[in-house]
Order: sequence, then structure tokens, then C-alpha cells
Amino acid sequence: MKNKIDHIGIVVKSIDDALKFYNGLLGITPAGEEILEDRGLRVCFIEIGDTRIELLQPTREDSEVSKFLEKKGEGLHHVAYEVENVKEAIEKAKEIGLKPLSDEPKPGAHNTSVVFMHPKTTNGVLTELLQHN
Ligand SMILES: CC[C@H](C(=O)O)C(=O)SCCNC(=O)CCNC(=O)[C@H](O)C(C)(C)COP(=O)(O)OP(=O)(O)OC[C@H]1O[C@@H](n2cnc3c(N)ncnc32)[C@H](O)[C@@H]1OP(=O)(O)O
Ligand SMILES: [Co+2]
Repeated sequence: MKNKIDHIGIVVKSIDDALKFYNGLLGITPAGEEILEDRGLRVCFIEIGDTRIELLQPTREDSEVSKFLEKKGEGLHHVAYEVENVKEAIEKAKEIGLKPLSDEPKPGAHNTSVVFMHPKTTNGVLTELLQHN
């Protein structure tokens, strides 16, 4: 398994507003945006050195981050680790008592296959494992 943080997910109300900090102050040009219709998300990646910040903005009320935004407000949402084989990682996770949120990987942003691990089984941190396709 690779040992690299691929990205850190941060939930924001507005990507445009958040870019005032990342672009306006830090001078970082966003690496690209994507709409994930199934998940109800607008996603923007900010490349910083060898890793990335993933800004997540809901596009509808029942998006995957709406409950989080309502309960906790904007902030750190998940940490994503790159793995070589996400299917193998799901099986290994089950073996060691973690709780993948799906039995099969699902499409992520920028041509990836991903699985999330329930935060209650990963030390309170929502954890994404991803494979670049
Ligand atoms: C893949 C596309 C893109 C990419 O990188 O390519 C993304 O990253 S999309 C990111 C958004 N998508 C997801 O987060 C999908 C996976 N998440 C889920 O399925 C849910 O959000 C889940 C299961 C983590 C929580 O959903 P649930 O409906 O159960 O919400 P609750 O509010 O009832 O939470 C239960 C319990 O978990 C705690 N919690 C929830 N979210 C987080 C979090 N982000 N970090 C840490 N802990 C979290 C919440 O506080 C509750 O704890 P409790 O003690 O019971 O209050
Ligand atoms: Co992510």
C-alpha cells in the first residue's frame, strides 16, 4: 500500500469565496474543477507541493456534505490516501475490523476509484482510500 496523502477534503459553503484565501492570499491557482452530479458536489483541487486540498461545495440540499455542513459548519471533512489497489484495500480493511462504506469502489473526482471508511472505525476521521485509474 502506498503511504501518501492524496488530498485533504474541506467543506465550504462557496468555492468562489474560499478561493479568496487560496488564490487571493496564497497565490495558488486552482488545478481544476468538477461537478459530481451523483454526489451533489462541486469540487475544486488546490495543489500544494506533493498533495492537494479538495474544496467541497454542495450543489443541492441532499448532497453528501450537506448534513456535515448543517451540523458542524465549514471545515476539515476527510483525509484521502492513495492506494495501489482499492479493491484489495477494501478487503484488507474488512479483515482488520474497519468499516468501508461500500463493498465496491465508486467513481471519485479526476478519474479515480474511491471508498470511504466510516469515521467511527478510523479514529474519528472520515478516511477516503483512492486509486488513480
Ligand atoms: C469521492 C468524491 C470526492 C473525491 O475525493 O473524489 C470526495 O471526496 S466526496 C466527499 C463527500 N462524500 C462523502 O463523505 C461520502 C462518504 N460519507 C458518508 O457516507 C457519510 O457522510 C458518513 C457515513 C460518514 C456520515 O453520514 P451520516 O448520515 O451517518 O451522518 P451523521 O451526521 O449521522 O454522522 C454519524 C457520525 O459520524 C460523524 N461524522 C460524520 N461525518 C464526519 C466527518 N466528515 N468526520 C468525522 N466524523 C464525522 C458524526 O459526527 C456522527 O458522530 P456522532 O458521534 O454520532 O455525532
Ligand atoms: Co475526497
